[in-house]
Amino acid sequence: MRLGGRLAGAIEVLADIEARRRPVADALKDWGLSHRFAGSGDRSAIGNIVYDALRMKLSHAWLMEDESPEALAFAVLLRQWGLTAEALAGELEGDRFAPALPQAALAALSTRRLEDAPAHVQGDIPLWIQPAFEAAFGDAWIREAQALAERPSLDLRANRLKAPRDKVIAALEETGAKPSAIAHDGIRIAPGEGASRLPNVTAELTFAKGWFEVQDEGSQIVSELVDPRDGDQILDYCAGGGGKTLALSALMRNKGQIHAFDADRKRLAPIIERLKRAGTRNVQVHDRPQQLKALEDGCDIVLVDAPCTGTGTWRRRPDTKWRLTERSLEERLSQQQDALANAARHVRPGGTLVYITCSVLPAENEAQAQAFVAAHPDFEQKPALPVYQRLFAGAPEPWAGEKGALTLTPATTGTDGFFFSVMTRKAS
Ligand SMILES: C[S@@+](CC[C@H](N)C(=O)[O-])C[C@H]1O[C@@H](n2cnc3c(N)ncnc32)[C@H](O)[C@@H]1O
Repeated sequence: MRLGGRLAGAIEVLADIEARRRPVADALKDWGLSHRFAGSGDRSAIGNIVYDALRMKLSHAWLMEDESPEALAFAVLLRQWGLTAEALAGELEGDRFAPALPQAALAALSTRRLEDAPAHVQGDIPLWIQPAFEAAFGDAWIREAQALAERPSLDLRANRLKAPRDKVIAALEETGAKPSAIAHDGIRIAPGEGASRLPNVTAELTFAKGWFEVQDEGSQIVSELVDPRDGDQILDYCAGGGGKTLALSALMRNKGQIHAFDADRKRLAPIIERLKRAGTRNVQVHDRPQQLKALEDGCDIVLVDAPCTGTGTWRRRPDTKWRLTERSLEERLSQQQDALANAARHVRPGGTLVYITCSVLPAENEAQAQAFVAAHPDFEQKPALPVYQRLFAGAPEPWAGEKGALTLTPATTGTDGFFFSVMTRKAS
């Protein structure tokens, strides 16, 4: 397929996402099924155009004065892939599958300037969420929002139970894998440009052997910030598929005990296979709240990696940025309060409650932590920055709030957005 056919494919997928408000991964999969002649390079190029378009949908539409899928797809090539209008016209000439050049939109793009656009358009975020970004990041909010519209790297975590980071990097040499900047076991594969494809690392034999996991560096950093000691008893109360459970198990070198629980059994199920592959021996998995009874008032650390809007992961899931509603935010807020209140019962006196989200919205972050300590006077917030500075001396620093909670972002730590806060239970 030449560029024209790929562009046409991306336009079809973008139209499908718009018309049926469906997740991007589903729309791309369906397109692939109904276009079996397209090779894997074509599919990934089309995927890149679609994801890039969704990341910067508002600013593309504003600059092109056109929000059609055609305008968005062309804007990707011109604004994100570095093609000039002339080079693009040359590439498409004589390609019978190429869509027509949107002449009016191209003319608009050549005269309009992003600095003249409304602020939320410059930041490529929904207007209703702008006040939350301003509250979170002050004058830096547009830069923070723009960084959430960039392509993310592919991050891996070397599993120190099986292989040290150097050994994993050597095994993945062809992928261009490098040590990541902050997390101690982190490995980074740069995002690549244009139509370039990220390697399918989960097809590697070394992955099957458990040498590494795919995990954003931000998720690795917050796992390290939990700062477990070898013999600790930890409850991972929202364990999901086990990303943080696995990281903690490796940090604890298979010592102590981690109890992994999730209210949703389906989400928890993949953890069994992952634990086996990773060689963990210090994790017990629970899928019924009754199974946690014996842990009440008994855990050194309880982790609440709470359900959230996922605004910190917009680079990877840009379609969710446009689907997020005030109502779904409200739902998440109430789930977070429930999870925190239920989880807290398992913290021993003198123990620690850790609250994490992959969101950057203050309502889900600082406000929840503060509301929790206000309602639970036996808990108090503890600054997390000193731990960060001890663990990652000299590394780029995240945002640190008044009460000492941390917010990692693509613009500060080069990771997904994550919120991390620690509350200690007073010793009785
Ligand atoms: C952000 S995800 C967890 C991701 C996981 N910790 C990881 O690192 O891969 C949040 C999880 O919280 C679970 N959850 C939501 N409400 C809960 C509750 N009240 N109690 C326990 N788990 C809950 C959801 O099922 C979901 O799997």
